[in-house]
Formats: sequence, structure tokens, C-alpha cells
Amino acid sequence: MIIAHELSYHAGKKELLHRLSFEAKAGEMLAILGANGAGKSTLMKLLCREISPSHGHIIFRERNLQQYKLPELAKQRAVLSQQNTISISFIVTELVMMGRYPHFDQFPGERDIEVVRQVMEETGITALAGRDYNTLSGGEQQRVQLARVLAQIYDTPDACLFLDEPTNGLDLLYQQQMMELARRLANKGYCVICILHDINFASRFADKILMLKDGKKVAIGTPLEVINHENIYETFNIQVKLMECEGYDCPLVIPAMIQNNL
Ligand SMILES: Nc1ncnc2c1ncn2[C@@H]1O[C@H](COP(=O)(O)OP(=O)(O)OP(=O)(O)O)[C@@H](O)[C@H]1O
Repeated sequence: MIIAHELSYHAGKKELLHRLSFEAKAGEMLAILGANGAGKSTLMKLLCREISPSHGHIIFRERNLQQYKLPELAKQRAVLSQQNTISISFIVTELVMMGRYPHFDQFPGERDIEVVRQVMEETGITALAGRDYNTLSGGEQQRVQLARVLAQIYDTPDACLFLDEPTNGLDLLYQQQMMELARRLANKGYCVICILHDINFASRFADKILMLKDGKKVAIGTPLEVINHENIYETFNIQVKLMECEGYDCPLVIPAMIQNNL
């Protein structure tokens, strides 16, 4: 589905990513973990072609990512980014319909209307349909945005969905629902690539975890393969306790106490 080969990215003289290679398949969820400034968002921008690599290349659905025309790409990958503030007023249904813009010229067709109805149901926002987006809570807005990006790739069930910290600002229940929904989408066949700050969410929901430090790969593998003291210390510079927990395949990660120098 998506193969990164020796990816590097420079901003001026600074190297933000260094020779990263990895693969994510259709039906898989890949979580990207790393400390603040590790290069996670830069990597995601490269993978969805917001920026171009300084070195290396990305193969997306067996073609070089750079060869795609943007309208073609819009039907095969969608991005839920962190900044979703909107200055003008939109009704929720209109905003979700924006995800269908790559699919119609002037007016939405029956299929577009049906897809919007379905994604609103799947993301649990049907009751919000007539509301002004700007009056919604942060958690509700996040679900509306997820419905919009899902509408964009709904007709391509093995498309790629990029989620940049999708649980940010959500309460415990919404975080869980968001991760379960992302997991269901991967189970349906989507390739879900997700930046997360919560190691426990990554290990519970992802098939594979990529750990980054200073733009370099620390580890990639299944949660059981990569969640260990050494990798976590190298990635986050913190000691942790790993605890077995009934019903969980992977150990729970609990940060050890640190002396607070803030
Ligand atoms: N255009 C740029 N010019 C110079 N430095 C940049 C540029 N874009 C990003 N950086 C730097 O590159 C590093 C990686 O940034 P990036 O946003 O990818 O990190 P991140 O892992 O997503 O961090 P966070 O978890 O804090 O969101 C940071 O130190 C950032 O300041």
C-alpha cells in the first residue's frame, strides 16, 4: 500500500528526517510514536504529499507518490489534521459534504448524499446534522472532521487514512471511541497511519508501531516486538514500568516518577 524508501527531509540546513524506510499495508494500522519535535508531523506531511522528500521516495499503491495528480490522490487518501478551526459558519452536514468535493462538480449526487448519511451514522454524529459547526464541543468537532475525511475515501475501502493525534482534546470515552473507529476502519481494509502520544493506545490498537527520535527510526514492529524499556527510553528519554494486564496482549506502560525540572 505505502512504502517509504530512505526518506530524508531537510528544512534549510537542518535535517528533520533521516533515511527512513518502512511499509504499511492495506488493512493495517501503523502508529507513529515519538517525543515532541521527533519529526512525526513532518513524516506525515511527506506521506500525504503536502511536502516532498529531499531524498528517497514513497511508493503509494504501487506508483511513485509524486506521479499522482492531486484530484486522483484525493480519492485515495485523506488526512485528519490537528488544526480544524473554521472562521465561517457551516452546518455539520455541509461540512461533511466537503469530503465529497473531489467526487462531484457542481451539485452532490445521490451517492454523495448517501455516503454523507452513512459516515455520519458511523461516527455517531447524525444527531448533530443541523448544528452550526462552531457551536460544537471540541470532541464533537473532531468527530465531524473524521466524518468529512471518511466521506472523502468512502468509495475506496483500501485507501489510506492519515490521523494526526486524533485523540487530542478528547475525553476518555471519545478517545476510546475514536481509536475503536480507527481500528474498525483498518479491519475494513483501510490503511490507517496514526500519530499518537499515548503508547498504550498505540500498543492496544495498532498492528505496527514506528518509533522516531530526532528524525531517525528507533524501531518498527508489532507492539509486542517494540514496546520494551530500551526502545521507550531511547525514544522518550524516560524510564517506565511495564505491567502485565489481563485481557491485554501487550504490557501496559506506566511512566516512572521523575524529578520535575520544569
Ligand atoms: N520548516 C521548518 N523549518 C525548520 N524547522 C522545522 C520546520 N518544520 C519543522 N521543524 C522542526 O523539525 C522538528 C520536527 O517537527 P515535527 O512537527 O515534525 O515534530 P513532531 O514529532 O510532530 O512534534 P510534536 O509532537 O511536538 O507535534 C521540530 O524541531 C520542528 O521545530
